[in-house]
Parts: sequence; structure tokens; C-alpha cells
Amino acid sequence: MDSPLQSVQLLMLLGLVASVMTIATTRLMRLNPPWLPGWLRFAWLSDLVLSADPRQKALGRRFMVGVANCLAGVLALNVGVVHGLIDATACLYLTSAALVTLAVFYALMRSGLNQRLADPSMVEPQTWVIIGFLAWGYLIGGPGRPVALLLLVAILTFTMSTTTFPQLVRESSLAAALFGAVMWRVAALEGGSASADVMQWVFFCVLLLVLVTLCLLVAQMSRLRGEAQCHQAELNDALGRIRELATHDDLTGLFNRRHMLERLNNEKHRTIRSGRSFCLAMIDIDHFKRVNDQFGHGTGDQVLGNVANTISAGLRETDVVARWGGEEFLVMFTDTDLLTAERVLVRIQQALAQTTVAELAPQLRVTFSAGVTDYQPDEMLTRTIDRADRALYAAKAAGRACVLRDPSDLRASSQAA
Ligand SMILES: Nc1nc2c(ncn2[C@@H]2O[C@H](COP(=O)(O)OP(=O)(O)OP(=O)(O)O)[C@@H](O)[C@H]2O)c(=O)[nH]1
Repeated sequence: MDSPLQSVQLLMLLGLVASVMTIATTRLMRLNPPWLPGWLRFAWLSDLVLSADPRQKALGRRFMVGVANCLAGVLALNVGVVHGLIDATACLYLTSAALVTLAVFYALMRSGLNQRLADPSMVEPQTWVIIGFLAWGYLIGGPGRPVALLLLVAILTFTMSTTTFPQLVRESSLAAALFGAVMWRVAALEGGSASADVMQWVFFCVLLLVLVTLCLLVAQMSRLRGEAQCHQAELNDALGRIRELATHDDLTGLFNRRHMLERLNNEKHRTIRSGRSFCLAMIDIDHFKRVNDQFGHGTGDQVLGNVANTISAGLRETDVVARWGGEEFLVMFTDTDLLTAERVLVRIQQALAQTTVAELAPQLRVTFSAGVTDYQPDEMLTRTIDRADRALYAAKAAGRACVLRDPSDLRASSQAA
């Protein structure tokens, strides 16, 4: 055993220990057990060896499994050399080539250059290279050749969870071609004896069987993955629809009463923290029964939708409007004083006067009455809503198409219309 070879073997051993330690420590860090002292969670080591970026770290962890696999194969060869079973020079070439290749992949990964590639995980090129080295190892591996076959199956099985069927077919084809060639060469090198031929044929047929089985398994996994993704998409759609139904009114698309109460509660708590208040306005379309009676419920529905749109369009993004009842809407003006809320409502009334609210009755115009009030610190929301409701009734009583404050409001009541 010459000394450069000894150094390479020592390096191999250190490399293997380092990669196993890295996998173990990054795994430990992922589990992040609360009982482990902070300095022992190895976050710093995994940041140093892989990357601080979680996406790169995940790729690095997968890469380290490949590294460990590759180093195990190279180590096995070097053990064979130590015991005089494998040609030392051939092993040195393979070991050096494998180390350089691993270093190149590691440099790509650690520098982040892999992110510029179409597939930043580089799984396919790595697998191709590993298959090449394993075939090379098989060629020079002497009695330890089956180790290369075992490692080949291990690496292909490891990539199964992420690989696609076409990818695995490509990798399997490469493996079959390279191993077929080296097996043929090994049979020739071993003197072309009948038993050597038979053994290589047996190995090759078993390898083909394993590769086909893996491909079938991946095809099945891909199908299951596709079905699971489909179900997930359907579930997400259904969830979105349920959320929409739970929070929105079907006819107008505005928030429904339940969701509005939630928003009001949130705003109430925000008000307590920030000290800034909000206003509420109860809006009711005037003489809406007449619209229904005269034009039918279909047109009535259309009018409701168009009034809802006009109100929404006239509000700020931070304001919230909901369909409170049949032809009633509740508006929450956040961080707004009474006077401003009244002005906004009057502006919306003016916009509505210009709006065609029913396609079949283009001349039809509707008006609304509104009662407005502001939230008083610490009061129950129902009280604020009641005040807005009372103000609405006052507006109806005052002849409709106007905006009024709650009559019991001691502050000056101003009719903004
Ligand atoms: N088309 C339609 N009509 C509705 C809907 N919800 C409630 N209404 C109708 O709205 C009308 C409300 O009538 P009233 O409560 O008498 O009020 P109004 O006719 O608007 O009179 P004032 O409010 O006093 O100006 C009723 O005819 C309800 O049937 C709905 O979703 N679609």
C-alpha cells in the first residue's frame, strides 16, 4: 500500500464520517428537540456546510445522502485495495475522479449557482454521474462488484420520491447500458469462462428486473401523486367556495351579516388599542317594495346588486360594507368622523341618482335613506347598531332619500343632504 493511496483512504474515511455526521446533525436540527441546549442543535454547522437559506439547505440535505452513498462505494473499493483484491491504481483514478466530481457539485450547491439551473436540485445529473461511477466501480471492483449493484438500487430508490417516470426511465436505461457494457467486459476479462459469463448474465438479468420494477413503482407513485394533487386542488376549491359562502352574500357579493359582525368586533378591539373610532351607517333602499311589485323580483334582485356595487364603489378600501337584511346595508367607516361619513353617504346617494339600476327599466332610479352614528368607547356593538337603525327610521320619517344622525345624539344633528 503506497502512501498517496493511504492518504486517499484516510480522506475517504474522514469524508464518510463527515457526511454521516452532517446528515445526522441536520436531521437533528430539523427535529429541533426542545430538550437539547441551543448550542447543541447544530444549526450553525448545517448553516456552514449547507446553507442558511432553508430551500438550499433542503437541497443540500438530499445532496449529502448522495455524497454518503458515493463515499461508501469509494470506501468499499479502497478497503478492497487494502486487502489486495482490487487494483490500486485503478482505484486511485476512480477515487480522485469521484472526489473532484463531488467537489464540483458541492461548489455549485454551496455557491448557489444551482439556482440558475432549470432544476436547482441537480438530482438527474447527480444520478447520472453516480451511475457512471458505480459502473466504473463494478468494472474494477473484483469480488466486491455486487456492492456497486446494491448502491445503484439504493440511489435509485432514494430518488424515487422526487423523480418522474420519464426521468427514472432515462436513468434506468443509462444504468442498463453502462452495466451491460461493463458486465460484458468483466466476463471477457475473467477469461471468458462459461461460469463467468453465466454469473454476469444472471447479474444483468436481475439488474434489469430490478430497474423495470422500480420504473413500474415510480409510474404508480406518479399516478397516485397526480390523483392526490387533483384531490388537493378540488379540496382547495371547495374550501374557497365554503369560505366565500360563509362570509359573503350570494346575491350582492357583499359580506354577509355574520362576517360583518366579526369585522365589527375586530374593529372594536382595534379601536380600544388605537384610540381611534369608527362610524356605522345603516342604509335602506326607499320604496323597494314598489320596485318588486312593479318590475318583478328578478329586476328587484338586479337593483339590489347595482345598489350594492354603487355603495362599494363610493367607499374607501378600508371601509367595510355588508348586506345586513333584505334591502338593508350596513357600512363601517374606519378611522372616520361623523361629518365625513355623512358626506361620503351623500356622495353615494348622488352617484346612485345617476346609475341605471335595472337593464329592463333603464329609466328606473332608486334612492336610499341612511342613519349614521359613531362608536362610543366601551359600548356594546348592538347599541351602536341600534343607534344607526334609529337614525335610519328618523331619515325615513323625514321623507326618505336623506342621511341623518341618531336623534338621541346630543351632538348637533346635521342633515347632510
Ligand atoms: N327582489 C328582492 N326583494 C327583496 C329581497 N329582500 C327583501 N326584498 C323586498 O324588499 C321589500 C322591502 O319592503 P319594505 O320593508 O316595505 O320597505 P320599502 O318598500 O323599501 O319601503 P321603505 O323602506 O319604507 O322605503 C319587500 O318587498 C321585500 O320582499 C331580495 O333579496 N330580493
